Amino acid sequence: MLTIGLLGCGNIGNIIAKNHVGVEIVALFDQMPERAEEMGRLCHAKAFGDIEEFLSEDFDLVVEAASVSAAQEYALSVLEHGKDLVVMSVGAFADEYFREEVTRRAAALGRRIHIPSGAIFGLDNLKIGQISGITKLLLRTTKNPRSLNMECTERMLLFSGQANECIKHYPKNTNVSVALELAAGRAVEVELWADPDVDRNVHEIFIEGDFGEATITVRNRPSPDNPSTSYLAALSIITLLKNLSEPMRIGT
Ligand SMILES: NC(=O)C1=CN([C@@H]2O[C@H](COP(=O)(O)OP(=O)(O)OC[C@H]3O[C@@H](n4cnc5c(N)ncnc54)[C@H](O)[C@@H]3O)[C@@H](O)[C@H]2O)C=CC1
Ligand SMILES: O=C([O-])CC(=O)C(=O)O
Repeated sequence: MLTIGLLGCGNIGNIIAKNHVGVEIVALFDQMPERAEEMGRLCHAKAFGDIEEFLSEDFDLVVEAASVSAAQEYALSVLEHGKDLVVMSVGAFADEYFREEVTRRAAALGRRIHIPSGAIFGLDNLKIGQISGITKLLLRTTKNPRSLNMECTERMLLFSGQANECIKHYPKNTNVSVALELAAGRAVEVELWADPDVDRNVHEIFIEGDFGEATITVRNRPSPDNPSTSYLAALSIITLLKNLSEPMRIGT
């Protein structure tokens, strides 16, 4: 069975720990050591307070569910320790230089980096953008102000512009925009709205290209323990892990 080390023992980490399928969690690391220790008791895995010791433990891949800055800080080190990497905080790869450096290193070391679909649907066929023209790609994200850690009394546009700029300001809320960008191989326009009248994390995706047009609306339930993060994101990573060792791959 595939063995994993969990980097980040917060909301998604806990959902993975309670619901994982087809993988064994053997090691845990969090910048808040008590979180790793508590999860260690839950899933009988070893908690580490030191990243070097965590990465030196014997397991197959690191599942990052921590933060954009954690992914940036540890991605290369994970690969150097001979482990594959699953990155939830895909916003880390908005920086093209960093993305190329990590990709080059992974190729040289024969390692793989997996990016789950996260809190959206449609990432699979959006990859056709790598071989066929996409003329429009817009993500409109709307969340309750609570999910954005702010307060407002009416619908309000917080950001309009490119994904790689948006993620710098909202690293806990717009990773999906960077996932879209990586899949399509082109820039993504983003609108981020706060709306006190919505109780879902809503992602509307508008796509036009040689294939025709598509509109995708995902109305996500926020995770009970972290309303910024949609529950779908945790389901997505658990499913990715389950599928890693299955012989048949489904979806583009
Ligand atoms: N790709 C996607 O579609 C989505 C990505 N995300 C991202 O997934 C990540 C995890 O989300 P949640 O579990 O809901 O967040 P969370 O805040 O509930 O948990 C994150 C955990 O990671 C730990 N952590 C943060 N930075 C760290 C560091 N530098 N070193 C070690 N530990 C660190 C925190 O102490 C916390 O325990 C976030 O970056 C979030 O933005 C969330 C939703 C969708
Ligand atoms: O969970 C969501 O709805 C999206 C999210 O936070 C992100 O992309 O960072």
